[in-house]
Amino acid sequence: MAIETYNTRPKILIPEKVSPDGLALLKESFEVDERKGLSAEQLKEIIGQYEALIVRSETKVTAELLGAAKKLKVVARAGVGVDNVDVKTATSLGIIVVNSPSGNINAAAEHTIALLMAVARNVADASQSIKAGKWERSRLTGIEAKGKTLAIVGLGKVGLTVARIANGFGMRLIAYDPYANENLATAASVTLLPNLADLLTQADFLTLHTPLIASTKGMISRAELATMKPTARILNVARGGMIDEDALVEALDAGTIAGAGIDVWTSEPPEADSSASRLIAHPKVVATPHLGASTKEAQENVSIDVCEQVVSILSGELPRSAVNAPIILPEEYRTLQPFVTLLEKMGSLYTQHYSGKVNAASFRTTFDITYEGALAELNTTKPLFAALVKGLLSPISETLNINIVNAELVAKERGILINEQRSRENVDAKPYSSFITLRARASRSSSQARQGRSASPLSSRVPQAQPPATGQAQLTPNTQAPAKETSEQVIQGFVSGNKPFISRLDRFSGEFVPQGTLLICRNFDSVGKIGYVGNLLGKAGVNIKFMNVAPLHDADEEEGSGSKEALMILGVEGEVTEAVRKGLISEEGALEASLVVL
Ligand SMILES: NC(=O)C1=CN([C@@H]2O[C@H](COP(=O)(O)OP(=O)(O)OC[C@H]3O[C@@H](n4cnc5c(N)ncnc54)[C@H](O)[C@@H]3O)[C@@H](O)[C@H]2O)C=CC1
Ligand SMILES: O=C(O)C(=O)COP(=O)(O)O
Repeated sequence: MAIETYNTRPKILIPEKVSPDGLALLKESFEVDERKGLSAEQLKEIIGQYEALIVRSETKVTAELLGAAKKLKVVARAGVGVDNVDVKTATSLGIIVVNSPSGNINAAAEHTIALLMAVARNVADASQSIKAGKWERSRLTGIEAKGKTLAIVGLGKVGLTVARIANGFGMRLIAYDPYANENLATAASVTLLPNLADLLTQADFLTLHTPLIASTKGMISRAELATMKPTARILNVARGGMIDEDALVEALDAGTIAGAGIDVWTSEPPEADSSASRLIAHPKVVATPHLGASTKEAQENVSIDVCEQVVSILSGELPRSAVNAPIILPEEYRTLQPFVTLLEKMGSLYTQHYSGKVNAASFRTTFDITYEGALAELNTTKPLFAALVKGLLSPISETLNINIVNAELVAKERGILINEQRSRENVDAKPYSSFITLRARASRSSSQARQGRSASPLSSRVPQAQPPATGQAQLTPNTQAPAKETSEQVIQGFVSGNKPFISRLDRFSGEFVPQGTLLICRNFDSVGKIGYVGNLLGKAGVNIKFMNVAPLHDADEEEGSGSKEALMILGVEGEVTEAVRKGLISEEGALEASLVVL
């Protein structure tokens, strides 16, 4: 009999040539599919199976592709430029985009220098000429780099590396980069100029090292070329699209620009009869097919860099160089992790426990999170914020992929307002060093207050959301909190030994671990209640794994009313049907009973 096997390891798609050094890190825990030569259509058809996608510059990671990538958690760019990735769409879908910001700097800089020298000394032309059996020494006379002015646009990592090498050639270095670090420029003997126009008129060699963004697209066009010396040579190892290719062909033909060394093109590979192909064919141009990062060393670097980040992300940790997420030091993340779990549980507990109790259709819920103790000293609370949003929404939606990348956006879309505050008071008085308190305030709109409707605690913008598979019922109307224009729920928790605990739920204080299936019963603190609940659950075949009793937080509350209330928190195993839950609510049993799965 044939046995069908299912591979449950997360799948990673690599549609381009990525160095095996990094891939080796993936193969232990993940299924790695290297599939080159896929069309955009084929890619879209299969992307739904993958949790990670690793690309270089050839794969166009479009909104359409991302829309079909239902499981995708990360797009890893094995290189620097992410202009082939629709980062905005990835962000809105909660997909992390990572790159390797420094793995190929040296390769790109050395390739720029290779083109500079090739253009200066007619290397490509001379090579073709001699291979054709010619001996053209005077036609191929070049110029020297020494003493010439190298004008750099974009003095970032690659631009600075080019400057340092060119400094060794004895070139004069000038740069235009409105955001450059002046100290680094001075240390590399580069003079920063305040505008592009001044730079262009002085350039013997012009080299571009900016990203392709709105401000750099077409930045060297007809007007700019016209201001340059006719002896000037232009280099581009950054991105096609920054130079107007038609304008450059015209300037080379007219002799108003002497030559060019180009590695990157407006469309790659260039189409026949395109402006890029005319430039490639031009005798004054040294052309390479986007080879800036193509060295063995750079490819090893970028591959290892992004594969390590893919492992981190698929293991639930944070990457070190995400393009669309805040960067958090790994040590800091380790400190935060148990609190991330705690806040997620608090959010989920809120949504499930108060489901049906708090109105939402036109309630606007504001959550105040207070971090006390060591947590108040944190540099960033972004992962905690994201954990709360995730916890609040996960019980009502299975498809929302919430993480630090999109949490703020999702919260905003859902009308969830979250205020974070830090409190350094009372730390010594508390037995644990860090506490988190969540206060939820829901204010009823005046029209609803009149109608007295009730719905889910989350925003009015989730009308179709399914209620959680849990329930909450009241014994009689007069056991409920009196109807108020505003109401507040409080959940407090802490972490001990890396384990999250809830220490307060509304008016009740008592410690319990927010894990598994919990039955939370509010009852009068009197004889027989526990027995009643235990007996009923036993009859229904529900096993009680643990039980905690949480008395009133404020001992003075309800004094004089005769009977105080308490919460019973039961960790249960076995199915608690709606009938069983409702059965717990009786005069001998509980006033309320809710079932939450954490
Ligand atoms: N051909 C290839 O294979 C490779 C190409 N690259 C490309 O090289 C470019 C530079 O890479 P890095 O130096 O690593 O980036 P980087 O981010 O370190 O440097 C870019 C610099 O451009 C400057 N800049 C931004 N807008 C500007 C503007 N409007 N005018 C002037 N300067 C501006 C920034 O201030 C920054 O200093 C990127 O586009 C990257 O994709 C990088 C590696 C290999
Ligand atoms: O890193 C970059 O920005 C590059 O342009 C390198 O592209 P590649 O990975 O060689 O397709």
